[in-house]
Amino acid sequence: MADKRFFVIDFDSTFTKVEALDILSDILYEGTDKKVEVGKKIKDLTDQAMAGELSFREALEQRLALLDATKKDVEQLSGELKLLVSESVKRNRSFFTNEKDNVLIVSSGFKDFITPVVKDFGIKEENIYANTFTYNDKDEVTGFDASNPLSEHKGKVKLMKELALEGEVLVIGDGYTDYEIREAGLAKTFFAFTENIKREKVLAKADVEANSFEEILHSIKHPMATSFPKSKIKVLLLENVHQDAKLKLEQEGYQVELLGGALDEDELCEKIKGVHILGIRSKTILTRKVVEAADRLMLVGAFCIGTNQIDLKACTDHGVSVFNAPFSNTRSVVEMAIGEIILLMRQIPKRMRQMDRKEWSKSANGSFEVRGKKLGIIGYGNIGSQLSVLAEMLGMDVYYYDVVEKLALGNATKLSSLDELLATCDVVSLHVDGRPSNKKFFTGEHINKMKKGAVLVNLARGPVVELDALQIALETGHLSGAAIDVFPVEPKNNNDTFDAPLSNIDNLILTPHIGGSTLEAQENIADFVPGKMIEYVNTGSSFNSVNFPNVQLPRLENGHRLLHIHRNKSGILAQMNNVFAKHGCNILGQYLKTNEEIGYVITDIDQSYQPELLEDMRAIEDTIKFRILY
Ligand SMILES: NC(=O)C1=CN([C@@H]2O[C@H](COP(=O)(O)OP(=O)(O)OC[C@H]3O[C@@H](n4cnc5c(N)ncnc54)[C@H](O)[C@@H]3O)[C@@H](O)[C@H]2O)C=CC1
Ligand SMILES: O=C(O)CCC(=O)C(=O)O
Repeated sequence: MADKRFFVIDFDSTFTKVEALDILSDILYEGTDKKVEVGKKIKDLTDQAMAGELSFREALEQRLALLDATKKDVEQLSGELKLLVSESVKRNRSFFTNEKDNVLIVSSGFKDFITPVVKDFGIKEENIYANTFTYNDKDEVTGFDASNPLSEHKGKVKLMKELALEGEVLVIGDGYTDYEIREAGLAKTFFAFTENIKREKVLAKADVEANSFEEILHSIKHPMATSFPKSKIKVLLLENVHQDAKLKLEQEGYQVELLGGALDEDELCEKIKGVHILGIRSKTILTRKVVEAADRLMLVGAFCIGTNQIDLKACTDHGVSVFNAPFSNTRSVVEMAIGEIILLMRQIPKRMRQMDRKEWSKSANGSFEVRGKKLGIIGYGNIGSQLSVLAEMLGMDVYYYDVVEKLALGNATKLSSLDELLATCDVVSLHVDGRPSNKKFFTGEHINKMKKGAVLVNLARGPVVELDALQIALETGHLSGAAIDVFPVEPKNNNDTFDAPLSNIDNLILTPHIGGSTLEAQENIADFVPGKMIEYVNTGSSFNSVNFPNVQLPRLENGHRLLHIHRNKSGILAQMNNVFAKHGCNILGQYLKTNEEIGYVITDIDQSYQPELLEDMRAIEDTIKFRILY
C-alpha cells in the first residue's frame, strides 16, 4: 500500500475555472442592482479566505448570509459549473477516469454542486469531500452542516488527518487552505495550481507551480503525461491569422502570441527564440537565417496554400516540419477569379473609373458575356480545376495547361502547349504555384501571344508575371483588361503604403492579395492548420506535411513513442534497432518513411526501459531531432 499515490484536488478555481459562490451570486442577482455589490463582497471574502487572511468558517458564514439561494438555484449552479471546468482538466479527462480510485476532491465548497460536476469525470462519489447545505421545507438554503470538518478553520487539515491516507499524497489547489495540508506534513508535494488564478501568497509556499494539469503529470512523470508540458509550448502567430486559431491552440494548453503583421528577417530572428510553433501567412519570409536562429522550433504552420515564402530545405535540414492549408481558401480564390473575369469582360472597372471622372458612358462597346467564351487556365491544381468546374457552369469553354498530367474535369480540354492555350483563349487565368522556377514565368512574349483584346487574371503569385510587359500590353490595347491580386513586392502589413506597379489603366482591377481573404476561408484555415499542429505535437503524425515524409500515426495508448528525425543515410534504422536490442527494449510498433533528405522513424516501446536508451538514441550519428511522447 505504501507506494500508492493520492491526488487531493481542490474544486473552486482548480477543478473549475471559477469560485462557485461567485457564480451563485451572479445567478441570484442577475439583472438586479445588487449584482455588482454582492458579487464584490463575495469575491473579497473568498480572496481573503484563500489567501489565509480570514478564518474559513467566518468567510463561509458571511458569504452564505449574502446569498438567498434555493435548491433550484444550486442545481442551476451545477449546470453552469459543468461548462466552466478548467481547460486542462477537460483535456485530461481520461486521467481522472483511470485514476478514479486515487483522486479525491477535497473542497471547502459544497457537495450539492460539486458532485454532479466531478462525477462526470468518473470521480467516485465516496471520494468527494466537501460541505453540505442545510435546507428548510421550502428548499431554501438555511446554512451548512457545521459538524463537517471542512466548514471549520483549517478544515482540510482536519479532514486529511481523519482520512489518514496511506501512500504518497499530492495536493493540487489554488488556495492557502490547500497548502496547509502540506504544511501539516500530510502531503508530500503541494502544487499551486495557477491556470485560473495566481495568488502570490500561495505561490510562495508551493513546492511546484503548475499552470496546467499537464505540468503536474509531467513533473511526477505520470504515464499519462505528455512528454513536454503543453503549457510550456510557445506559439507565435503572425499576420493576423484568425482568432479561432489562437483559441484552439490555447485550449490545447499552449502559450500563444498573435501579432498583426509580418516581421522582417532580423525582427523574426529575435522573436523566434524560445518559440516551438510558428504560424505565418504569405508575407513572412522564413529564411534559413531565421530557421537557424530558432532554438526550439519544431513546426511551422502556413495559414495559406503557398509555401514559397518558406525555405523548406532549411526547415527540413533542422527537423522542422511544415504544414499548410492546401484546400481551405481554394473556393474563395475561385469565386474571386470568376467575379473578376465577368467584371473585366463587361469593362466594369473602366466604367467605374469613368463614373469617378463624372463621365457617363452607356455603351456596349467592348463588353461581352462570358457565356461561350474560352477560358484558359494555367496550372490545373486545386484552384485551377475548381475554377474549371464553376466557369463551365457559367457556360464558358475551358482549356487548361499544366506541367504535369491532370485529369480534365467536366468538358475541359487539356492542351499540351502553353502557346496553344494563349492563341485560343479570350481569358487567361494563372493558378500556378510559387516555386522558384515560376519567377517571371509569364513573360512579355507570352503576353504578346495572347489573343488581341483578351484579359489576364493573376491570383497566383506576384513574381510570376512580368508586370512591365503587362503595362505595355494594356496601354497599347493588345489586352483589354487585367486583374492582379499578387505583386512582386507586397507590404508587410496594412499600415505600410503601397506603390502599385501598374497605373493609368482603365480596365484594371488591383487588389491587395485578398484572393483567400474571406471569413469562411480564414475560419477554415484557423481550424485546419492548428489541427495539424496539435496532431503533430501529440502523435508525431506528419500527414500533409509539406517537407516531411508523410506518416499517419494512431494516438499512443500504453507505451512511449520515440520520434527520430535523421539525415537520410543508410544504416540508421539498423543502428536504432541495435540500441533497442542492447537495452532489451520491447518494440510495440515501428513506422519508417524517408524522403530525399530525411528519414522519420517512429517507434512505440514498452513504458519500462533504461533512461540510457534515450541517450544512445540521441547519440546516433546524423540525428537531427529526437523527441519522446508519453
Ligand atoms: N491570391 C491569393 O490570395 C491566393 C493565391 N494562391 C496561389 O495559388 C497557387 C495555386 O494554388 P493551388 O491550386 O491550391 O495549388 P496546386 O499545387 O494544387 O496547383 C498548382 C498547379 O500548378 C501547376 N504548375 C506549376 N508550375 C506550372 C507551370 N509553370 N506551368 C503550368 N503549370 C504549372 C502544378 O503542376 C499544379 O498542378 C498557390 O500556390 C498560391 O501561390 C493560393 C491561395 C490564395
Ligand atoms: O491570405 C493569405 O495570407 C495568403 C493567401 C495565399 O496566397 C495562399 O493561400 O497561398
